Amino acid sequence: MPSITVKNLSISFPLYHENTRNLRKMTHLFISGRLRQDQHKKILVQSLRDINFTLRQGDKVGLIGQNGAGKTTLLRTMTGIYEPIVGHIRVEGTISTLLDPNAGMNFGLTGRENINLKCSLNGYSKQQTLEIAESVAEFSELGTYLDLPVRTYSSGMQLRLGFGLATAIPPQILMMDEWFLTGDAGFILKATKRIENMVHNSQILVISTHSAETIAKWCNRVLWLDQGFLKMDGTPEEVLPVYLNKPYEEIVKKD
Ligand SMILES: Nc1ncnc2c1ncn2[C@@H]1O[C@H](COP(=O)(O)OP(=O)(O)OP(=O)(O)O)[C@@H](O)[C@H]1O
Repeated sequence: MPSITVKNLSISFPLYHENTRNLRKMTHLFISGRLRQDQHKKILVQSLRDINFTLRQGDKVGLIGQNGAGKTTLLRTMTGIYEPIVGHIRVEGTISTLLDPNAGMNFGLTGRENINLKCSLNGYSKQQTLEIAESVAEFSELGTYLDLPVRTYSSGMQLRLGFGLATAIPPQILMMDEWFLTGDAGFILKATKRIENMVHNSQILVISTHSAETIAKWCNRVLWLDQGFLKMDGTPEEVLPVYLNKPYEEIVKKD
């Protein structure tokens, strides 16, 4: 059964900047713990601080918090992009990410070659690869462009290929950033349907979002990050009213 366990996780980034002298004067950031100095006097930004939670089958989680709260860092650490130095993460199950549509894309290869490459890296059979290629071709509407190098595509075409490929097979665990759902109106409509299919078929969902509507629609649990700390973990009905400071009925009310 898929699960994610996060224990005592802290993530910090070293700041390389000519103005670190000025940063050292920003005592409030040091007092709040957002910045700290290591033993080599290097300034570190504390992005996540002592995070603990477990996600199990059926958890559809909305990650919320102000800008800079640590949502993207947490998603990237759970997907293995960042390696934790303090604490650890254990992920059981197949994971798929909708974080960056171009992730893993080789721009020198054609769209079709990229599809075949991804399928072979994931160990899919010839038949599965053909089905995935068909589904991506249908979604992306790239036609003959699918046999041209990706570097010749417009950014919209790249988005359709990357998105179509990333959403071709529902994973056990789905991680996504809400800005994945940006693009022209026609694309969003098509993309939303495809994502909804993935969301419903995934066993664990984690979505970083600023939208209460998305949470009300897709999530049964909310993790609220605040300045790198996990401030609250509960159902949308419990967390959203505290986070937004208004009654839940008002938050989910349709105009
Ligand atoms: N590569 C990096 N180098 C230095 N600092 C970083 C890096 N990535 C993130 N940070 C810092 O870590 C903190 C958390 O950033 P993160 O992007 O995780 O926040 P977020 O909640 O996703 O914000 P947003 O809603 O604006 O996307 C911020 O203070 C940010 O400046």
